[in-house]
Formats: sequence, structure tokens, C-alpha cells
Amino acid sequence: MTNTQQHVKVPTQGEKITMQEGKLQVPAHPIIPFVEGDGTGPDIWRASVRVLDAAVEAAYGGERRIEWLEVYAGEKSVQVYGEGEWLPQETVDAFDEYLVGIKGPLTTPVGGGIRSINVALRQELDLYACVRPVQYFEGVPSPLKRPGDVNMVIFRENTEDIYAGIEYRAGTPEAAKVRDFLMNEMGVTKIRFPETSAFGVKPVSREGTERLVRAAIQYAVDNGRKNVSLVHKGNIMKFTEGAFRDWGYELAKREFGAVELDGGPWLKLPNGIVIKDVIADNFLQQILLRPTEYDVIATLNLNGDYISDALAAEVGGIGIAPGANINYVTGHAVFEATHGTAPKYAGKDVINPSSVILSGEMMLRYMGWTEAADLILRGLDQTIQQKVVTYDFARNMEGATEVKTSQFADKIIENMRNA
Ligand SMILES: NC(=O)C1=CN([C@@H]2O[C@H](COP(=O)(O)OP(=O)(O)OC[C@H]3O[C@@H](n4cnc5c(N)ncnc54)[C@H](OP(=O)(O)O)[C@@H]3O)[C@@H](O)[C@H]2O)C=CC1
Ligand SMILES: O=C(O)CCC(=O)C(=O)O
Ligand SMILES: [Mg+2]
Repeated sequence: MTNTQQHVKVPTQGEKITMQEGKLQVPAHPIIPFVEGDGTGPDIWRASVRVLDAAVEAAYGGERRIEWLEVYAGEKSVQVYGEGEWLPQETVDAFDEYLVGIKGPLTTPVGGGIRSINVALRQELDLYACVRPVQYFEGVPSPLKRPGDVNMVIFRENTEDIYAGIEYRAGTPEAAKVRDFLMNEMGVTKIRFPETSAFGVKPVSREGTERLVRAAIQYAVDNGRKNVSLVHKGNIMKFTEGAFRDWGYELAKREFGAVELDGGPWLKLPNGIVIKDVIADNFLQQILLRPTEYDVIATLNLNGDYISDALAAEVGGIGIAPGANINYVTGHAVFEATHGTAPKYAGKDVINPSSVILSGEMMLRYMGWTEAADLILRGLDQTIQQKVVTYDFARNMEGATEVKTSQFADKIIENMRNA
């Protein structure tokens, strides 16, 4: 740890995960930092950590164990560190130093106040790929007729686009300056109400696009997937979202040997993987009507945010939607659910912990602890098939036994141990 350490208590046992020659080196007792999260975060974390520990214990019988290191962000951080300390430096340092971590959701106010701590952490650690697999667990209630057809992995660009937070509030001198620059120096005439407009800037770079698309295509290659779709709104935002598509296609040709399919623009890799593109609004209707045609998705930050929740709903909702923020070059990874803090359920022990449990499952798999990860999938799968579920699934599932967050975790652990 750095010498700024104030509240983080590093476990006396355990070692760091490191990256050597592009490969993650995971000791038997890795120290893993976690943030509990705001709102329902504590309920979810309490349940999830028990499932993760039980899976590791059941898989490796005490030879491996995670040494958890609590770090603080959000409301708990303000309690521990004091006013204004939403994301202390030692939290960022811990995620940086220990390489792999996990976090619960953190609150972001609407229309003012602090900017997102979740986004800040991704940017600080340069976790450029937000990876969100969308898979169906048999028996989960879904609005689709054939939810089993949905099997996609979203690669959402995680460091730029309008999430860069470059915005100027209407009526401020900064907004006036941007307006004057656009109108007087750039010859812009199409700002409909210039005096009362706010302005936002959308940076999209070739580097940012290429590293994200590279990760998506590599994932498709490594996992035998059939296609990668570049999802964009490039007909309207030609130089940002349109460029994302063009840079993506160029990279596929240059680095993966893709060639044009029937005169382009779609491409085909030597191993048969198709690289295609689709405009975002069309994509959102196609994933409902023809989900089998989509597989790995590479998209920009805002599109990826919307698409994540829309796709999660198809397989039962954001209560079962995991994710990871990854820098594939440095190995840094912070695992987190797709959902937010769901504050109305905070402290009630009713919320579905599956998204964080499955984010933990992704983390174990990323660490190479596949036996423990597999046990979690089996435990969760069986629990759902026994119709022992939290309120969100119970309300649409006939004959369900509705249980609390903690009881749901108990049942997963029981099923895992009997697996
Ligand atoms: N990465 C992060 O930390 C994220 C943080 N946020 C932040 O969270 C706060 C709340 O955001 P909001 O837009 O309400 O979105 P939320 O994802 O927190 O909740 C929206 C709704 O989704 C359902 N839901 C969410 N989580 C679960 C779960 N674990 N199990 C079952 N159902 C769930 C609930 O639906 P129902 O009411 O039908 O039961 C809930 O009311 C905001 O401050 C936002 O900025 C948002 C997204 C990500
Ligand atoms: O940071 C936030 O509050 C919201 C982020 C979000 O919705 C997401 O990353 O999916
Ligand atoms: Mg979101």
C-alpha cells in the first residue's frame, strides 16, 4: 500500500495477484479488495461473499482461500473518511495494486452533485472494456417466448463517449463560451435555442475504439463465438459513432485477417467468425425479434449502458446481470453487477444477489479458479430450478417459494455442496 493509508486494513495473510508476461499470476491466498456498495449493496455483498467463499472452499478444500480487503467508496466512504471523500485515493490505489477486485453499486445523483464514482473508478484504472455476458438460466421468468435464444456478450467501451463528463450547464459562462466558439468560430448555425442550451462533448477516439473492438474479437476467437456486431448510431453521429464502425472494421482486417463478405461492409475472419454492424435503434428491436443472430456485441459507452439493461430484461432482469470492467493489457479488473443501488429495497434483505454472485463467478473464472466458478453456476441453476427465488423472479414464476436475499444465498450454498 501507499503511505497515504488511513482506513484500509490489509489482511496479515495473503499475497497479491500480479501480471507477468501478459499472464495473470494468482497465489493460493490472493488479497482481493471489495467495495460493499450503497443502497442494497450491503445486503447483496453479505450474501454474495458467503457464496464465493463457500464455492472456493468446496472446490479446493482449504488449499485456496480469498483474503478479502475492504476498501471504501460512496456513502460508506464519506462515513469513514469524512465529507467529500467519495472515492479516496487509497481505494483507487488498492484496486491498482491488487489488480483484481469486486464492487457493489454506488449512487450517482441526477442533474447535479458528484459525478459517477463507478465511472471515475473505470477511468482512473483505465478499465476500457465493460464486459457483460447475457445468458439464460432455465426457469427464470422472461418476457420472451424463447429466452434460451439469448446468449450474448456485450463489450461496452468504458472510458470515453459522453461518459467523459464534459458538460456545461445552461446559463453558465462556460456554456456561453462553448456556444460562442461554436457559432462564431466554427460557423455553427443549427443550435435551435442557443441562449438556453447546455452543451455536452462526446470524445470517441481511434485508440479507444480499437482496443475495445480488439478485445471483443479476441473474445469471440477464444470462445468459439459465431459473430461480432459493431453497434452504433453512425448514420447520425458520423464522426464519432460512424468512425467507431469504420475503425472497428479496419482493425478486424488489419489485425485478424478479416476479408469482405459479399462486397462488404460485413467481414469474415479466416475461422468463419462474421464481423458485422448494425444501427443501434434497429439493434434494439432485432434483439427482441431475432436474438439468435447476435452473439458478441462491441459498442460505445452510452449504447452499451442502454443495451445492457435491455438485454438483461430478456433473460429475467438486472437482478441476474453480471459484469466486469477490464484492462486486458495491464490485467486490472473490477467486477460489478449491471444494476444500481435499488435504494427502495435497501436493508430489507429481499433483493436478488445473483448479479454480484455471477460477477464473482466471472472473477473466479478470470483468476483461473474454474472449478469454483462452475460450482456457483451449478448451485444457482439448481436453486432457480427448485423455484426458490427472490421477489423479482417470484412475482412472475408460478409455484415459487419467495425467499430473502440471505436465504437465497443459503440455498445456493446447500445446492453447491450437494453438487
Ligand atoms: N454500477 C453502478 O454502481 C450503477 C449505479 N447506478 C446508480 O444506482 C442508483 C439507482 O439507479 P436506478 O436507475 O434506480 O437503477 P437500479 O438498477 O438501482 O434499479 C432499478 C430497478 O431494477 C430492479 N433491480 C435492480 N437491482 C436489482 C436486483 N439486484 N434484484 C432485483 N431487481 C433489481 C428493481 O426493479 P423493481 O422496482 O421492478 O423491483 C429496481 O427498482 C442511481 O444512483 C444510479 O446512478 C445505476 C446503475 C449502475
Ligand atoms: O454510475 C452510475 O451511476 C450508472 C452507471 C451505469 O448505469 C452503468 O454503468 O451501467
Ligand atoms: Mg447502466
